[in-house]
Amino acid sequence: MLTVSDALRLVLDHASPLPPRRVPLAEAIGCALAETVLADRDLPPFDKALLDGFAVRTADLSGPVPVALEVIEEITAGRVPTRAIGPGQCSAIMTGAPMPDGADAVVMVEHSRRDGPRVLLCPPRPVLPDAGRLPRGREMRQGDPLLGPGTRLDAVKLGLLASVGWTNPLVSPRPVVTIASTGDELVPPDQVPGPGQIRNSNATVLEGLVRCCSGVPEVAPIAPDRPDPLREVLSRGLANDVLLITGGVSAGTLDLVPGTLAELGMTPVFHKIRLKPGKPLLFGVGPARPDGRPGTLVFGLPGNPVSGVVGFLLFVCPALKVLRGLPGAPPETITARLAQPFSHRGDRPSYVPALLRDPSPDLDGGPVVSPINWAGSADLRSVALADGFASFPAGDFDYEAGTPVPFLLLPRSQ
Ligand SMILES: Nc1nc2c(c(=O)[nH]1)N[C@H]1C(S)=C(S)[C@@H](COP(=O)(O)OP(=O)(O)OC[C@H]3O[C@@H](n4cnc5c(N)ncnc54)[C@H](O)[C@@H]3O)O[C@H]1N2
Ligand code: MOO
Repeated sequence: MLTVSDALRLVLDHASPLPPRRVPLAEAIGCALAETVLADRDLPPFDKALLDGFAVRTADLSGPVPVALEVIEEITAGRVPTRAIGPGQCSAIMTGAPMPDGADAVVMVEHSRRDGPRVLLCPPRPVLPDAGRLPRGREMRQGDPLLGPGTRLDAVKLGLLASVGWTNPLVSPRPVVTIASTGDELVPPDQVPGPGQIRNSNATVLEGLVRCCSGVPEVAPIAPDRPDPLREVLSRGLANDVLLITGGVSAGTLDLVPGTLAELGMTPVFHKIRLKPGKPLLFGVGPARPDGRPGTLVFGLPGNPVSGVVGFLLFVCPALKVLRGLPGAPPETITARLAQPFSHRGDRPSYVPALLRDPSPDLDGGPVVSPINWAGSADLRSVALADGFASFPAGDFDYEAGTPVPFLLLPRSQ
């Protein structure tokens, strides 16, 4: 059976960045830039006052304080100075306003006293040229490259784009992800399950995880275990960038998903991984789409809720990154030390829900991990309490407290 790393390599081999598109700034958060953004002007666009106070010639302030100067105008932000400062003169000036010609510093208003048309300046220290003033182009020069392709746009970077009028950046768009839950036993979360039924929790978990990975989720109606309605739901999902299906991928008589996908033209890449939970995971690529976009990446996640979470973190999230124009890499793990002895038994590498605790001085000061005594692949309750998954290799091993183990963090919304 395929290893996790081989399976991930196959997934990444079949994923490529979505064709870039221009989007309004407000929609670009979390997207990767697909172009170089250039400064459209110098910033600041003029020598700018950094303080509310008086624009002065420092040559006038070389003697003892207070110094009396004539105030020749008031320059507020958004106005343009009309008069140059000569010897013995100054202008009242506000933060963000352009410096008048002749002035080379600003004395803050707190160090002044008005005296009719004059002002008495009493700075506590000598005022040096450039004090309280930012020269034109200090932040950027027109034509400077500011951000390059592959840069992930966050709130601050979007603000930078706004400041240079780059209002429709070319980005790798967010992948649109269909979430299709299958199973006769499922009812929507707001319904009371009848005999033999359970609520559909997978769609909600996956919808949240897709959003955490900057995808756009589209939740399909629950597909019963019958060929026609299942085919209908899956075929619609093959129009989007990614199709996530939960349930119906193992060996049961009603596990119709792999066959139905094959009928719809999906090329299977792998089915089953040496992994617990998540063994029956299916991955394939849908037929090329009519508009020339590459085939949909199809993930048949096992129906057990925790298997779906693990499969998503290990394979779907890295694939979404590639589609979004970011580097494809295994999910990040940190190393944490076991807080207590732990025994792992099994022939598959396992991801066990666990709590992460603050660094412990007893264990070299690094983070500490406590596996949860969980009930297996359907136990969403334990995972809801966990910070992530501690990973253990296949085999029967007894680990001592303090053993370092890789820890896969669950994404948290901030
Ligand atoms: N003979 C074998 N049986 C099973 C194997 C196997 O290799 N051979 N693999 C087991 C493993 S491991 C897993 S994981 C499950 C996965 O099965 P399926 O992907 O076919 O999923 P289902 O059978 O449809 O459901 C499994 C389980 O999960 C519940 N479920 C399904 N969908 C949802 C949902 N949307 N929300 C909440 N819970 C859901 C479902 O009711 C089942 O209890 O197969 C093992 N069997
Ligand atoms: O691999 Mo299954 O996902 O153990 O429950």
